[in-house]
Parts: sequence; C-alpha cells; structure tokens
Amino acid sequence: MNDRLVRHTQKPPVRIVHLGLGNFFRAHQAWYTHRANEGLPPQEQWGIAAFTGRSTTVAEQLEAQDGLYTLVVDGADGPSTEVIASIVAAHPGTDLEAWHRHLCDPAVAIVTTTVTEAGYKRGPGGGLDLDDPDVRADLEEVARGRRDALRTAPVRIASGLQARREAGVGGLSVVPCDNLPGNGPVAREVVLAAAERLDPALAAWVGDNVSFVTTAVDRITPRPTDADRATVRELTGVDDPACVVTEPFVEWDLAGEFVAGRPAWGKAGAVLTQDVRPYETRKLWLLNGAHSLLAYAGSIRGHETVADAMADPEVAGWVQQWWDVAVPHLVLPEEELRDYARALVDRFANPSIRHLLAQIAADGMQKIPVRIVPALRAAHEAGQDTDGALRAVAAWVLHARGAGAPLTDAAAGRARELVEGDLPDAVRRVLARWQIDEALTGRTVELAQEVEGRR
Ligand SMILES: NC(=O)c1ccc[n+]([C@@H]2O[C@H](COP(=O)([O-])OP(=O)(O)OC[C@H]3O[C@@H](n4cnc5c(N)ncnc54)[C@H](O)[C@@H]3O)[C@@H](O)[C@H]2O)c1
Ligand SMILES: O=P(O)(O)OC[C@@H](O)[C@@H](O)[C@H](O)[C@H](O)CO
Repeated sequence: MNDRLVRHTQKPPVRIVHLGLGNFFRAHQAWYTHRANEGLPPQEQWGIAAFTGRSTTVAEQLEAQDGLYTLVVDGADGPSTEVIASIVAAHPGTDLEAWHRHLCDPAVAIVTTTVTEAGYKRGPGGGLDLDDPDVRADLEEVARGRRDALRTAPVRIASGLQARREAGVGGLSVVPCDNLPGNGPVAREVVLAAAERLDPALAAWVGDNVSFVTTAVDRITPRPTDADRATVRELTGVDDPACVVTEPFVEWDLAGEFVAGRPAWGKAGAVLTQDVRPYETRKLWLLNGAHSLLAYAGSIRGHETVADAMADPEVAGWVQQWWDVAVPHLVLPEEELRDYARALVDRFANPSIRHLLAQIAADGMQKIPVRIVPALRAAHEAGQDTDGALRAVAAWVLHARGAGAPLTDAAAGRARELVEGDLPDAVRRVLARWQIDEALTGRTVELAQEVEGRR
C-alpha cells in the first residue's frame, strides 16, 4: 500500500486556528508553517486547526487523510510534489463547537483568515456592515445567547474571542491573509465592531489583548481540476482529492506584533517588517489589478484563463498600458517595479496554472475600488494618460451588464442597479460611485465600446 498520505510522526499541537480552508491557504500559510516546522520535535511545531467557510467537502477530504495533502509546485522546471503536514485538524465552518473549543485552548496563539475580500463584511464607509443580512442574523443569534449557527467571519472571530476571554487564557494575534489594503486594520475594525455588539467589555478586552497583523500575500493558486488530481496520481501513485497546484513564486510580508508567539515563518522566506504597504500596494495594483482587467476584458474577448488572455497580444497590451498608469504612483524604485511587472508576464503565462478568469472576476464591486481606482485618480490628478486604468473600469461595467464572465458579487444587486440603462448613464453612475472625475465619462464609454466591439 502507498502510505504517502499517512502520518508517521506525532501530530504537532494546535497553535494556529485558520478560517477559510481553501486552495490559497493550503498553498501559502500552511506551506510556510510546514517549512517552519521542519527539523523541530513535534511538540515544538505549530499545528493548524483549519475551518472551511461553511462547506464540509475539503474538511472531510483532509480528515480522511490525517490533514495531509499534496502540494504540486509547477513552473518552468516542471512539476514537483510535497506532502504538507502542518494541518492537524480540519473542520467544516458549521462546527462552531470545535471553533470555540480551539479558541479557548491556551496553546492557540494565532488566528489566520482567507475569507475573500467580501468576507470582512464591510459597509460603504469601510466598517462592519450592520445592514448585511448575514451580519444581522449573526448578531441576533448571539443576542439570543446562541453561538452554534454563526456565518460571518467578524462575528465568528468575536464570538471565539469572547469564549477565550471567558476561559481566561489570554490574548492572541489575528493575521488576515486576503488581498485587501491594510488587511490588519480592516480585520481589527470589523472584529471590534462585532465584539462591541456582543459585549462592550469584550471589545475593550480585544483592544487590550488581541493584536491584528497586516500582511501582503502572493502565490497564484487556482482551483484544482480533475486533470490536476490525475497529474498527482501519475506523479505520486496516490489519489489525493485534497491536492493543490500552485506556482513556484511565493511571498509573505507581515507587520505587527505577535502577542503569543509565532512559527519561524522567516525560515521559509516570509519577511517580518515594520510596514508592508509598499509591497502590498505594488502587488495589489500590478498583479491583482492586472488580474481584474484580464478577468473582465479578457473574458469579454472570449478567453477562459489568465494564460489564454495573456496570449492575446491586444489584451497583453492592455495589461502593459495598465502598468504604465500604475507604476509612476507606487513608492518602490521604478526599476524594481518594472522587474516585478516583467516577472508577472511569465507568471501569468505559466501554462500549468489554469487560472479561470471567471473565478478572478468575482466581487469586482469590492476589488476595483482598491486595485484600480487609486492609481486612476492619481494619474488623472497628475494630468497623465489614464486609458490603461479606465479600460478596466469600462470592462467591469460591461461585465456587470452581462458581458464576459458571469457576474458573481456579494453586492450583485447594487452592481446591476448601477449599470442599468444606457451605457453613458451606467458609466456616469459608476464613476460617481467610485469618485472618479465625471469628465472621464466620454473616454470610458469609448473604451467600453472598443472592448465590446472586439468581442
Ligand atoms: N488563490 C490565490 O491565488 C490567492 C492568492 C493570494 C490571496 N488570495 C486570497 O485568498 C482568498 C481565498 O482564495 P482561495 O483561492 O483560497 O479561494 P477558495 O474558494 O479556495 O477558498 C476560500 C475559502 O474561504 C471561505 N469563505 C468564502 N467566503 C467566506 C466568508 N464570507 N466567510 C468565511 N469564509 C468564507 C470558503 O468557504 C473557503 O473555505 C482570495 O479571496 C484572496 O483574498 C488568494
Ligand atoms: O479574488 P482575488 O481577485 O483577490 O484573487 C484572485 C487572484 O487575482 C488572486 O488569487 C491572485 O492569484 C493572487 O493574489 C496571487 O497572489
């Protein structure tokens, strides 16, 4: 029998709890933790108890193989495989009993999250969206003294911290790992707002005992396919339904205090720094901004994946034009930024990474304002050409009107309202919502027609 996915050594203790057990977490934070654990006796290692958002599938798959899974790293040198052993317990997000139990464990020092940008449940002003039906349902649930059916990340974390405070086991650090600027302060604000509603004394305790670390994260990790699973079978002889395929490039920058300790992530190349902002903004604008442009304009042109869209010279030219708008408004040295962009061309073209544009297209209402609009505004104010950025906005308007990848957005209703009617009216409303000079309406309409006309 092939015992590749059987644990031969003692499991490390749970010291990290993760919310959002998806593909990226398994390619990134779990990989860094696995590498940091290497060479340490099991008792000194950091084990992770990971929770899905709600579904049970990945948790069941991982539990069936003792938390072990195959990570395939695929790039120019061909694929290599590694069994990752840092996840020691996997739970469906609906298992609130396990969630609270782990958070009361004095050995647990860190909560990491990958719950998507929309998962932080921010309202138009940036704070916790108290009008969100799921947030309201969660707050009503806790008001009734119940903790066993919570759905949203902010209330789940606040409720876990409440249990921890009641258990008297001290503070911990929350480490959000989603692509949004200032993810530490964002997580702090929504968790504190939820804690305040649970109990003002809890909010004060969180303020004094819980730190929120800001991170910039990078590793392109698409949703695995049946073909990926077949590749793992060929390479290892094992059928691993929980396998993940990722690229060789990996980056993690972290700034903030770890009040109860952390793994030696630096051993695996993570950068512990004072300020992640220059790296975070570079990545968010150049990588994620280009991804969003590709997702909308590329899918309208009939492409299915990032690599397909980048093979279309016209679309690749649009990406370069976006970088030309963004680069002058980033703070790192221009040569370093141009090198990063050149490397992105190869990363995007990696044929082994089938990254679906439809997956990246999700939640544009949350993403465009943070990855495209700030550079657009800065370029416009400086009197520079903004076409590269405006095209992304134009393509999103078309997408929200039904072109290209299907609209999947936590704010889909609001998006549809914004873009209904004549195209110029739709563009005008979108520019107003994102505080972009309405004088750019005519040019945005022309760029939309250009993208659409070449569908
Ligand atoms: N995939 C990547 O290449 C990549 C790279 C960098 C950062 N990220 C960040 O990680 C996030 C997740 O990406 P992924 O590829 O792992 O996606 P995924 O779909 O594989 O996993 C997402 C996980 O988050 C959970 N989730 C979704 N919405 C939630 C919510 N509202 N509340 C709580 N949990 C929720 C899901 O149930 C799932 O467990 C992205 O949105 C992005 O912010 C991804
Ligand atoms: O949902 P998003 O857009 O935040 O993420 C989709 C991709 O752009 C993203 O996952 C990148 O692959 C990743 O950010 C690379 O590090």
